[in-house]
Amino acid sequence: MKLTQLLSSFDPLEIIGNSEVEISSLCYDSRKVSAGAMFFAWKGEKTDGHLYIGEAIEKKAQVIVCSEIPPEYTHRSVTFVKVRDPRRVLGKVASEYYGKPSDRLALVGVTGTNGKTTTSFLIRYLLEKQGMKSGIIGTVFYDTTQSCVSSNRTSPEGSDLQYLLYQMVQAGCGAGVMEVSSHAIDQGRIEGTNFQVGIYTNLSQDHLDYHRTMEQYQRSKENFVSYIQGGQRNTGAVVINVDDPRWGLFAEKLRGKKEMITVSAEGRKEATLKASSILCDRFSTIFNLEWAKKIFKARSSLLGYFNVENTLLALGATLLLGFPLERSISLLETFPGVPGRMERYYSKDGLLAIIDYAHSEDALSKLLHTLRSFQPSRIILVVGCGGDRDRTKRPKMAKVASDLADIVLFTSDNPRSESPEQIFDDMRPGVEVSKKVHWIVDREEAIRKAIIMANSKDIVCVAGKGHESYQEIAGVFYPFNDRLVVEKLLKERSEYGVALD
Ligand SMILES: CC(=O)N[C@H]1[C@@H](OP(=O)(O)OP(=O)(O)OC[C@H]2O[C@@H](n3ccc(=O)[nH]c3=O)[C@H](O)[C@@H]2O)O[C@H](CO)[C@@H](O)[C@@H]1O[C@H](C)C(=O)N[C@@H](C)C(=O)N[C@H](CCC(=O)O)C(=O)O
Ligand SMILES: Nc1ncnc2c1ncn2[C@@H]1O[C@H](COP(=O)(O)OP(=O)(O)OP(=O)(O)O)[C@@H](O)[C@H]1O
Ligand SMILES: N[C@H](CCC[C@H](N)C(=O)O)C(=O)O
Ligand SMILES: [Mg+2]
Repeated sequence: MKLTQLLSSFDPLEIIGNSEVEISSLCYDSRKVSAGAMFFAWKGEKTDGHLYIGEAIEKKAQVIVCSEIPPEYTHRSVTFVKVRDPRRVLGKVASEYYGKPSDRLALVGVTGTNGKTTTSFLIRYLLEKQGMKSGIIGTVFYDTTQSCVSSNRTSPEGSDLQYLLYQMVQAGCGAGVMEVSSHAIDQGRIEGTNFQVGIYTNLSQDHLDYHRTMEQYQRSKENFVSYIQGGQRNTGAVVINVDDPRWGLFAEKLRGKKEMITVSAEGRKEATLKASSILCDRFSTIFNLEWAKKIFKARSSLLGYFNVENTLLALGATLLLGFPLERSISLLETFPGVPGRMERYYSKDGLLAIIDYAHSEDALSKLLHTLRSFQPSRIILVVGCGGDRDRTKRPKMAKVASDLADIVLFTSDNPRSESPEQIFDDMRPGVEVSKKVHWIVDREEAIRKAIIMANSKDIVCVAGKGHESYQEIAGVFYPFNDRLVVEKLLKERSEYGVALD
């Protein structure tokens, strides 16, 4: 495609060189540049893409998009395009490059601190079961229905995102569901994407290493709502969880909006779709659903009160996309669940082990309250805090863990560049001294100890890593999968017996 064709998608500040050149690919990493590429350089957190413009030119990039044109290279037969924010421009250019794929899909974007993956999986299931082929992009994998790869980030960079959407269109999808992380909103990875429906789940503390304050974190969510409403299709339909105390912040932006569904798992009267009489046990969740003055009975395979919230949000999206509520409700019972979220494993003697992805204070608290309602003899929790991430959430997670579980085995969860002991030190202030806690750096050892000490009426809960298949330590990704480890240890428990304490 010619550069001139792409120029319509953004406003360049300056162009040096030929605009009639042919582009053969879009790229934001010099290490991956191939001849004819359009290379986007931006200042990141760790380094500055402008430093790699020379390398991109050596590899025969045809066009360089950047915020500062380096004079030392302008004599070359390369075209320079100066823009204010190259990263935001990447999404817009990529959308044009791939034929505006999001215009050809009913695309649902899900944002919020917790529940994005679960809500997205459920929406996709409900759409597919009602005949709408649908791709999914999020934390677990990017599945275009043509190809499925495990994801390295929840929301891909602009060019990768548009390519995935393009693949969905090529594969004949009518819809797509995408998790929209706060990083992606802030950095403009979603620019050029047309969402038919946007969902807001909730907001609680996370990612302060990146956003610095809750206000800035929250602003990213508000920006998503504004972005959706400014969409080219101008539908900007939204589903909002009104149980979240921060939802009121959006109220002003949403005033008078017709295409909005408000949901409440607490039966709030201001919600248009609400749940009441929730009964949750370790096998299923049943509740009443109220919509348009009618009451429906629902039975869902998703366990936990918080999952009623996710279910309402998913149903809201399917309603906005024109699917009948009763049919969607009838499908809830057969939903196979989400890898690594509230996943149940049983030992031969009946011990229940739950694997879950809770890695924030709110998620951990909701998870443990739900497990308590299953009335186990004790909750034995294995959990850790990620390295190179929000340090201030560590004592808070440790407090929730030690307050709400009976025994806690604190362990490692992707220490990344940090020392596991240092992470433990950040967690310690949150722990009540009287509590039964153990500090075990090796995650498998911690899980083993939990499974060995458990009685069959206890619940062992392994939190934080969910579907992840690695343990990241000092830049190395070691294979590690809670699900495989738990399965193996439950088997060992059956074979070698249980040490009762
Ligand atoms: C904080 C953050 O968003 N980081 C991502 C971001 O990094 P950055 O912009 O700071 O990039 P940088 O490493 O400083 O490099 C700047 C530029 O130089 C380029 N470069 C760099 C080196 C080189 O040799 N050549 C070169 O061209 C890079 O490709 C980049 O374009 O862009 C990089 C390239 O796309 C990503 O690899 C990196 O993700 C890192 C791995 C990451 O951990 N991100 C997490 C925090 C993240 O994005 N998480 C969210 C939220 C998850 C959730 O929902 O909980 C997500 O969407 O996944
Ligand atoms: N609506 C919710 N409110 C609070 N906690 C939730 C909610 N839904 C899920 N959780 C908890 O958060 C964990 C992560 O859920 P999920 O993967 O669906 O969220 P996410 O927003 O995609 O997270 P991430 O941003 O890390 O990808 C779950 O394992 C569960 O413990
Ligand atoms: N998307 C989140 C996932 C955290 C998962 C947890 N296992 C950890 O490594 O802290 C992040 O990158 O912050
Ligand atoms: Mg997710």
